[in-house]
Amino acid sequence: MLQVAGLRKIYPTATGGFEAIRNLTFDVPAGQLACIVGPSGAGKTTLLKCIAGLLPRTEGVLELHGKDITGPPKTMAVVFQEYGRSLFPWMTVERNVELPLKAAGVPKAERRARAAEALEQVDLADAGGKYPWQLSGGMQQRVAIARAVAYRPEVLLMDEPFAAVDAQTRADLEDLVRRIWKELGITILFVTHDIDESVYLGERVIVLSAAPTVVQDDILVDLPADRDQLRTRSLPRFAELRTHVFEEIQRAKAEAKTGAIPAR
Ligand SMILES: Nc1ncnc2c1ncn2[C@@H]1O[C@H](COP(=O)(O)OP(=O)(O)OP(=O)(O)O)[C@@H](O)[C@H]1O
Repeated sequence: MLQVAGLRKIYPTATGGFEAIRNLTFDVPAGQLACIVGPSGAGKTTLLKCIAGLLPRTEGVLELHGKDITGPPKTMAVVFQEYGRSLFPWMTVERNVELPLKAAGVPKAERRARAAEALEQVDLADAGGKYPWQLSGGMQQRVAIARAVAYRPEVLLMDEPFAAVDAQTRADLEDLVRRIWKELGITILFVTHDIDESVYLGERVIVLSAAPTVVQDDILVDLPADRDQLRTRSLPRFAELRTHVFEEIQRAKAEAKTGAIPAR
């Protein structure tokens, strides 16, 4: 459904350009939950911004259902790390959730109904009348997720959405993403720097090399579909997979230092 082929991104700089992404090629089938990990500065955010149509690529193919992505696709939604900056403080939670629907021309009554349903899905049914600043960080991020869910996207891009919340809240939000993914049957691309999170959440983990970035490894997460914070994380297979991803990231960092080009 989503095709990335030979993607290259060079940022223009005063000294002639910085090659953030050299050559990325992968497909994401409909309905998959794929995680993207890589060393800091690998180009994960750059990749998501290119896929979201927010940043022009330098070279390569970016297609959704075989159609070139030239601007933000109508069927995509993005959740960023900085929930504090993505919600408008002067609007109630309900209005924040409705905002993209308003922009899309959805009639008022339907907007209200979809916002209420989405807030219920993230267990915030009673918070619609509050303002973002009256909520905890984890609750604000749930509002950002509700806003994406209310929009009913086909593809949801998430860029380190839980980096700024505490560990317990993070675990709850991970389970929330898995639940929403299953209930809605959407495709999710989830960027994280947390190796355990990538294995716990994903059906697949794409490991990026250090910049200039290529796909270093592409791992199928063959864990049971019903994940549980305690049981899944204590499975021997979970430990094997996290060790594998960890080693790949260490290799990416080491190769960046020696200047070696990764095998894939
Ligand atoms: N506007 C820009 N101009 C020039 N270089 C940039 C720009 N934005 C990002 N970069 C560089 O591109 C590389 C990739 O950045 P990006 O933010 O995509 O990485 P990342 O993998 O998301 O990093 P992190 O894990 O630290 O969030 C980095 O070296 C960064 O400094």
